[in-house]
This record gives sequence, C-alpha cells and structure tokens, in this order.
Amino acid sequence: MSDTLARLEATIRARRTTDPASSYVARLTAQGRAKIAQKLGEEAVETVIAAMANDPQAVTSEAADLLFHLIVLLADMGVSLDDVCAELDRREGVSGITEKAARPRE
Ligand SMILES: N=c1c2ncn([C@@H]3O[C@H](COP(=O)(O)OP(=O)(O)OP(=O)(O)O)[C@@H](O)[C@H]3O)c2ncn1[C@@H]1O[C@H](COP(=O)(O)O)[C@@H](O)[C@H]1O
Repeated sequence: MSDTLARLEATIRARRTTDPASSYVARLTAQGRAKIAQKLGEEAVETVIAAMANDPQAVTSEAADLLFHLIVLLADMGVSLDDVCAELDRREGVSGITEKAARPRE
C-alpha cells in the first residue's frame, strides 16, 4: 500500500514541471495552488456523496481521486508523504478524545 503512494508521489513530483499538454499533473500545477485546492475540495465532496449513497465502489474511485489530488497539493506545498506519516506516527496511540480534552482553552 505505501509503495503505491510512494510511487505515485515520485511520479507527481517528476511530472510537475513537464509539458501541460501531455500531463494532467503539470497542467493542474500550472493553474496554481488555488485550483489544486479547489480540485481537492471537489474530490472530497464527491467522496462524501458516494459514502452517503452507500456505494463502496464509487467511494473507492473517489477516494483514489482524493488521495491523488491531496498528493498533488502536498507536492506543491513542498510537504512529503513522509512528513505526513511522521505526524501520524507522533499521534499514534493518543486517543482523539484525550488529545482534544488536553487542548488549551481559548
Ligand atoms: N492517479 C492519477 C489520477 N487520478 C485522477 N486523475 C485525473 O484527475 C482529473 C480530474 O478528475 P475529474 O474526475 O475531476 O475530471 P474532470 O471532471 O474532467 O475535471 P475538470 O475538467 O472538471 O477539472 C482527470 O483528468 C483524471 O484523469 C489522475 N491523473 C493522473 N494520475 C497519476 O498521475 C500520473 C501522472 O499523470 P500525468 O501528469 O497526466 O502524466 C499517472 O500516470 C497516474 O499514475
């Protein structure tokens, strides 16, 4: 599983600066971060719609679109999947409920 994401991340990084006529990654990247973020948001909404329709096949497809566009955005931000995994590792074993309760009050 992580091999797939690592390969996809490497491909996306390599494609960012190629010809937008032949690469979707290059075309989207050239349109700017706001457009990448918009596409990510659209894919998130489409994933939610598929979930609410109780359609596992559609959720699988939309989740793939979502992960792909997330990695395009991360690449544009100079953030790696290793960075994200390190943050998840840091959180490992800490209940979300415990963590939220420990947050300083505003
Ligand atoms: N995994 C993907 C991937 N998933 C989705 N997409 C593209 O993401 C685009 C947006 O998806 P949508 O369903 O929203 O398409 P759309 O409705 O036509 O989009 P809009 O016109 O509304 O913006 C489509 O063109 C999909 O083909 C992907 N494009 C590329 N990859 C991977 O990235 C690699 C590099 O791709 P290129 O940069 O195109 O060479 C490929 O070899 C793949 O491994």
